[in-house]
Amino acid sequence: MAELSALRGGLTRSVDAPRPPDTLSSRPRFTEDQLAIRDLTRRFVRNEIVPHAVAWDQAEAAPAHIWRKLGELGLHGVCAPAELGGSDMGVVAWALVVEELAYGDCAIANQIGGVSFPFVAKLVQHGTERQKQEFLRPVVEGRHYIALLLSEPDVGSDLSNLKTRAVRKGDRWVVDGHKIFISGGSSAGAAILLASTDPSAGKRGLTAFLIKPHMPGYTVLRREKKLGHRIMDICQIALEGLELTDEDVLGPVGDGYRIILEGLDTNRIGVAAQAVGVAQAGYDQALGHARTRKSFGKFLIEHQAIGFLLADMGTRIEAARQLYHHAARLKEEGFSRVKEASMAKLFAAETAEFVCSSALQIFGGAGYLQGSVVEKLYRDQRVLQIYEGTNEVLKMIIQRDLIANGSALS
Ligand SMILES: CC(C)(COP(=O)(O)OP(=O)(O)OC[C@H]1O[C@@H](n2cnc3c(N)ncnc32)[C@H](O)[C@@H]1OP(=O)(O)O)[C@@H](O)C(=O)NCCC(=O)NCCSC(=O)CCS(=O)O
Repeated sequence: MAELSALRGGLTRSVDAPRPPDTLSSRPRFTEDQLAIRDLTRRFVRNEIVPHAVAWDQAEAAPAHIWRKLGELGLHGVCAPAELGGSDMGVVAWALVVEELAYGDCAIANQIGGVSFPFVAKLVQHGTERQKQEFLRPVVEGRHYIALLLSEPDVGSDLSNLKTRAVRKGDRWVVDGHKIFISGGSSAGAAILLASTDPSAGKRGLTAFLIKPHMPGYTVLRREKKLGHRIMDICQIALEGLELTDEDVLGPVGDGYRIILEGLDTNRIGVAAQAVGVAQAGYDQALGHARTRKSFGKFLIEHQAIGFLLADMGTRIEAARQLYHHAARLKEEGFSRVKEASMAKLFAAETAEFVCSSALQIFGGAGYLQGSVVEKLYRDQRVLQIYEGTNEVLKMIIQRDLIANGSALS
């Protein structure tokens, strides 16, 4: 009885509580620190990235000071511990930062947030003291970022079948292989490489290494031309006689596949946040246009076809945002919920495509022209359904979880 009246008291309080002045999604259960870093990132992005993003895309480069300023704001070290210069704010804060960055430019969000942050966490978890000082500190301080050398010409989704070999020669590991689709392949200051150290052991014969791009044996074969993310160097890399030592091994020999999959799991939450950021940018563009552009004597938004489309766009963005918030919270609370991260990325990436395509439709011909914001957003979002796990891989992971655990609620 006492419990029931306590519950009633709780219910009454929550019903009587003042309505939040902002939109639903801006007032969920965040700490003051999480909101502060989100708002700091938002101000920076709206002032210093949004006004220039289309021009940088056309020039296929962002100015160096942007990367430096992101470092000065501490955005590289959100997940890193204080003793290494980070702010140790956790996965939720990191994901909020990624969404804000993607609102300005998805490639920046992917480079700063998508690739580096979770691997900072990997380094914290598995790195030796030397590795943390040598590889982690410069990332946290914004002096460089990390590339991931995973995919190969014959192996993308089926990662465990990779062909790159690290062969033991005396006290060295000698690496030979070919890696493709490497974001930051020519500009990153450090990289995590996955290679086979024991082909007979399959998945359990894969090892993660920390390497420095531009060391002898690391050659950038070419910078790819691509649909979106044009400011980023996405490269093909040849590894020929690259020499590493035991000190460069990340985690135990033979444990690389698990370490990488665990990292990708976290990265997928980041990609979901990227998708929500891009979708929000497309939505804001479309809404602004629909409220100011007239056709047939009234504003576009007053036409039911457009108003309903915007309603659908906003609803899906909100749902995608809640999914990634949920996945990030589970991760932060120590539940490695692969299914929730996969669902968040799958749904959010499909939402980004729907929203950006709809935004372009609302702009009509003007949205199809090079130099329009929605044209860039439409191109940038497409890869979200491919990198860090294709939609098909994510469905496979979700299906496996459903087979193993049924429809257990998280
Ligand atoms: C398709 C896959 C999901 C297939 O995975 P597997 O069937 O080969 O893996 P398992 O046998 O299930 O697992 C192996 C091993 O790892 C452990 N594991 C698996 N997942 C996790 C996790 N999330 N956290 C912790 N541990 C995990 C699992 O328990 C097993 O351990 P034991 O053997 O039991 O000890 C997988 O291959 C996959 O996800 N493929 C997609 C790869 C991908 O996303 N590639 C993209 C590359 S990166 C990129 O695109 C960006 C590039 S950038 O921008 O430069």
